[in-house]
Order: sequence, then structure tokens, then C-alpha cells
Amino acid sequence: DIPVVDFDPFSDEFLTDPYDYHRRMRDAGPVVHIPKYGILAVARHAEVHGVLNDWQTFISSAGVGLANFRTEKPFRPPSLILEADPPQHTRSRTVLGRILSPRTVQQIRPQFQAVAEALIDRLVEKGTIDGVKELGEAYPLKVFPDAVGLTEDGRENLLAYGDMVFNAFGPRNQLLVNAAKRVEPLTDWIMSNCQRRNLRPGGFGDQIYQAVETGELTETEAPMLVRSFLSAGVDTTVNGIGNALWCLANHPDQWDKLHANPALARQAFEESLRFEAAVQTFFRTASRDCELAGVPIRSDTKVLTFLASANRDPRQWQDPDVFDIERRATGHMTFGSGLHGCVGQAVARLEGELILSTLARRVRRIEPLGPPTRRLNNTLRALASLPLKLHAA
Ligand code: HEM
Ligand SMILES: CC(C)Cc1ccc(C(=O)O)cc1
Repeated sequence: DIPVVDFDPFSDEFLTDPYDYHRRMRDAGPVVHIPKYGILAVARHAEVHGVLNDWQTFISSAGVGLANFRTEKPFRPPSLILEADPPQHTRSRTVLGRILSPRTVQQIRPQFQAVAEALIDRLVEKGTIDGVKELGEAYPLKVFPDAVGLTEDGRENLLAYGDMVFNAFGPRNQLLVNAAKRVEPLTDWIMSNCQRRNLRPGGFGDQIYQAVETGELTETEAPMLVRSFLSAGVDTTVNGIGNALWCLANHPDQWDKLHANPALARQAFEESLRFEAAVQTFFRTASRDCELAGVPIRSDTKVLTFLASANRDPRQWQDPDVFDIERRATGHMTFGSGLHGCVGQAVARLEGELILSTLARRVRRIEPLGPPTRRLNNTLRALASLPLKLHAA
């Protein structure tokens, strides 16, 4: 019957260095049982892809975390897109998909580029920096809330809020308890910044309210979807960029390739998303008794998908544990896949590409100045600090 794995995927030990645990799960079988939480898990690319692309069997409306919304109160009112199935999901997705479209990305590119150049010019001048605080966090915290239409003050609240949102997909362990305590005094700030009167006319947030005028959304749905932007749009790219810097600092030969050809920036960002996935896991819930890879699954079972493990599955990738910016990394699971695949991925890719291409042109070498410190999170792979020396080109 189903192979059992006896470790805790939300323990500090696992979160600090997950890769050998991933390999053990992949080798144990296509579906494994984690008795610690009474869940099933998939760690191979084929099954992760399969679960995420069968949204009728493996649903999102019971929550995409460990908590089953059918049997327990959600941590916060459920998202109308992430924690929804069709038809509710379809309306939300149509509106957000239009706002975050490739055409929109072309419109915001010059502004995102200008911010990247001004920021990196200052950091090259400075020389010694913290790649997380001064680049990985600073850049998304400037460009994305600007695009959404948020006021300048209090934006650092989005980091604490994101940390809580991503911890809340895991169990109520110490990581979630601490994050929830930090966020308690910020919830009013978050919700008031989802109101139309506090959003710049024409920004991404205001565009959600414009969909109320066209009858696609109701008055009450609009602020909830702005909340989705604030939840998903910052802490994800913060770690996408932070992890990319870490990969390139640790692989100077790959940095040299990028410095010699900044046009590789987009591909280098994609490979870092595969190799060091900012979003490591999340759940689905079986909507009925079903089977996956020949394994029987009872209705209401929580299935944990290990995106970061699928990204290093030797059944899918050649030399998966090699960081190679010339690899075509399409097919990685870091943006998910299928119906709920990341609706913000074009914006995320733009941010990553602009940071890496601007660095590639202005910096000859990124030198690690000592070990990074990790920010443990139930869902995110995140650094708390990354001391670097930027050597000007
Ligand atoms: C490196 C950056 C990012 C990563 C790794 C990432 C990852 C993901 C993943 C894995 C999903 C699928 C969740 C699921 O299937 O349950 C997702 C969905 C989503 N992402 Fe992203 N994301 C990133 C950036 C963004 C940005 C910048 C936004 C902008 C608002 C965003 C907004 C969303 C939303 C609203 C969803 C829900 C889509 C749906 O359920 O249909 N994400 N993201
Ligand atoms: C990786 C995903 C789980 C990121 C994410 C978080 C939150 C929302 C929301 O709608 O609140 C949407 C997407």
C-alpha cells in the first residue's frame, strides 16, 4: 500500500534544507502518506503536474493550505480566486487576468525599468549591501504597490502580511503563531488599503473596482480581490529576486555568463525560479473518492504538492541539481500549473528580468560577504539577509 514518510515537512529542519527529503519522497513512490498530518503528498513532476491540472478532482475551494475549509474556520475570509473553484473562480480570474495581461506588462515596463536602474546605481555606489533588504525587498515594495495604487506610507506592512499569508497555508506551528501575532495590529491597515478611496485612479486596484461598474464583480468582491494582490504580489517576488541573487552569487561561472550577455536575464531568472523555488508547496483537496497513479484517495483528503521537488525530478530534468542559466527551464512548477497557474507571472518575470539585466550591465561581480540568514516560512523559501559586495563593471 501507500509508502509512509515519517518526517514533518513544516519543521525547521525540513524547511532549512528540504532537498534530501524531496529525493526520499520521490524515490518512495508517486504518492506518499505523511501520517504527522494525515495527508498524502506528491513529489514527482508527473503527479504534481497531474494534480494541479485536474481541478475538478483536486479542488481549491476547501483551501490550498492544510486547513480543510469544509471542517474548520478559515484563518481569514477565503480568497475569491485562490480558494475558489469555477464558476466563482472564473469571474475573478477573468478580471485579474485582464489587469495583469502581457499588454499591461508592456505599459509598466518603462517605469519598472527606471526604478531598477536608479536603485541599482545607488547600490553599486554603496558597494556593500544586504541583497535581501536593499534589493530583493526594496524593489518589489516600490514598483508593485505603486502599480496597484497604494499610498507610500506603511508599505513594509505588506512584508509582515505576506509572511503571515504564506505561513497560514501550513499547520498552526510556531511559525504561524508568531506571524499571526505580528499581523494582528496591521489588518485594519491592509483592509483600508483595499478600499477604492485609498487607491490611485487607474491603478491595478482601481481597475478591479472598474469591473464592478461593468457588472463583472460585486461591490463586496472588489476589496477582497485587491487583498489578493496585496497578499500574493510582494512576498513572492521578494523571494524570487532574493533567491536569484543567492543562486548567482553562489555560481560565479553562471554570473560571468550573464554579465557577458545580459539578454540571458529572463532565462536566468526562470532557472533560479526552478532551482530555488520561492513557493515550495501548497495543497489541494480531493473532491471525491479517486485514484492517482494507481493509489486510491478518499474524498476530502488533503494532498500536498511539492513544487520545488517536481522542479528537481530527474524523471523530468537532465542534471536537475545543476544551476544552469542556459537551460530552458519551462515546465517548472514554481508558478503552479493549470487553472490556478499564477495570474501575476508576467509581472513577476518582468521584475526578475529587469533586476538581473540591470545588474548584469552595471556589475562585474557579485561577491558573497558571508553566509546568508534564512527566514523560515511554511510555504516560502526565503532569505532574511544576504550580505553582498557589488563590484562595479
Ligand atoms: C516569483 C513570484 C511569484 C511566484 C513564485 C508565484 C507563485 C504562484 C503559484 C504557485 C500560484 C498557484 C497557486 C495555486 O495553484 O493554488 C500562484 C497563483 C496566484 N498568483 Fe502568483 N506568484 C508570484 C508572483 C505573483 C504576483 C506578482 C502576483 C500579482 C498580483 C501574483 C498573484 C497571484 C494570484 C492572484 C494567484 C491566484 C491565481 C488563481 O488561483 O487562479 N503572483 N502564484
Ligand atoms: C502561491 C500562491 C498561493 C500565492 C497567493 C497568495 C494569496 C492569494 C490570494 O488570493 O489572497 C493568491 C495567491
